[in-house]
Amino acid sequence: MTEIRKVAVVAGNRIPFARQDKTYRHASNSDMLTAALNGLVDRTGLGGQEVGEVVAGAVLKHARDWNMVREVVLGSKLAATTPAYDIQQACGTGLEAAILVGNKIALGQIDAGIAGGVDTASDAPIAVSNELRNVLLDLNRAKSLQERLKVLTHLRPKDIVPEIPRNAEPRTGKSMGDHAALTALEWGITREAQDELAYNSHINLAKSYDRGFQDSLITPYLGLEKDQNLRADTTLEKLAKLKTVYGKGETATMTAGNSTPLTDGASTVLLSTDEWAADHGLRPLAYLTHSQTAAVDYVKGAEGLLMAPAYAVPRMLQRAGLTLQDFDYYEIHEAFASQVLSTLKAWEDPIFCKERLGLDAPLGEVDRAKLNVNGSSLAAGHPFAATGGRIVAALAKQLDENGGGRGLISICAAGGQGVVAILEK
Ligand SMILES: CC(=O)CC(=O)SCCNC(=O)CCNC(=O)[C@H](O)C(C)(C)COP(=O)(O)OP(=O)(O)OC[C@H]1O[C@@H](n2cnc3c(N)ncnc32)[C@H](O)[C@@H]1OP(=O)(O)O
Repeated sequence: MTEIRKVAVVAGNRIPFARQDKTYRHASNSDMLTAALNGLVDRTGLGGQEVGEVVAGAVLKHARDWNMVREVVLGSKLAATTPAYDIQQACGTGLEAAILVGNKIALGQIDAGIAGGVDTASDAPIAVSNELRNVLLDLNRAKSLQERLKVLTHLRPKDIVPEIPRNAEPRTGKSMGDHAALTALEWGITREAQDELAYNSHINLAKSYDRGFQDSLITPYLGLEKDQNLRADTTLEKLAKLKTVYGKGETATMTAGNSTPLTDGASTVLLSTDEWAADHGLRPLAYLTHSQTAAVDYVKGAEGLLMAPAYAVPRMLQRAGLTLQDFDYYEIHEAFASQVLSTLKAWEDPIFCKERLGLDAPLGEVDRAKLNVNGSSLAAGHPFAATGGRIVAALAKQLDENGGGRGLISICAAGGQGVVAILEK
């Protein structure tokens, strides 16, 4: 039986996140992930070397990118003999990739691996209709000009209209924002509270740049040195003036300022055993010690789409023998300010904790001074699959800088899923 080994987070590297259709307008997922990966290789001196595996993914991917991560590795500074593959768990992809790599390290299957994620909202895949697809496939099968012409007679003008991807849940047709607005209403989350969370995200991210915290986490790309969405000059007054974009009438509270913007970007994280790190002249920043996933039935309306982390965290805490207050840092992905606040309120609510989580007492409050201390997705932006890597690397560095401690990561994902984890130093 293999002994379970400690999983160290050794380094992280990402490119600055860009607003949709701005600096990375012409960069593909592969371009961006390669840039993030090469930055990590340079930062850790791994040029020409092999690591156990590279595991990464993208939420929005072109059909031609069926083997994207392996292709990225082949075009990177890593040895071409490094195995690599794609995974996808919506916005949980980057964290799930780190968990997968970590589990293989823990089980002794690999000694080191790189997890990552990338997404472009600027270069989204455009699909063709099933009818056009069938005609194109039949054309390819046709053996003569006559057969080809016959196939073409089946094509109707409406069949050639392309299918542009929508930021919507396939089973409800509602956007993530519309779903979050319903949850915000259910939990009575105010506009002021959402704007305050958004404001803190920008201020905290700006401060982290000012104190050089991001220097060892980011490699400039295409001339961009900082996250393009960061608005260091934002104020509560400016946020309060923005018009609502989700929800209805008087009850609408969600704006472009307290929702994540559509974003392009990529991130990577290096994980390994202590021994591997030492052999490569590197040192652990923190350890990945626990993880958990959960899913909720949002389709029948039993729970809000983005509320799965509210279920995953207590399950993980129970297995880890910890309480919600046993953390020095909380990294709760800010898909929308209202979704973070709904989750926090649920954990404080005795009825939710008893009836939905089956707990005797509420999980209680999270100390807001420990929440997203270096900013999160509202300020940095949210290139879906890249968010997990951004958070893991930043939290590991924060724990290292702190000289120890424990951090909670919570990420909500499309499809009513949640991926959560604990880092410790
Ligand atoms: C996917 C998963 O698995 C799980 C998840 O994470 S769910 C989350 C998924 N992400 C999303 O759904 C993304 C949602 N976001 C969007 O679709 C769009 O960003 C949005 C509809 C919310 C806004 O789009 P938009 O209107 O084009 O935004 P944008 O033009 O940037 O901003 C509108 C205005 O607000 C202003 N603004 C935005 N943030 C501001 C701030 N912090 N301070 C001051 N002003 C701000 C902008 O300057 C702009 O003002 P002007 O009109 O005067 O130029």
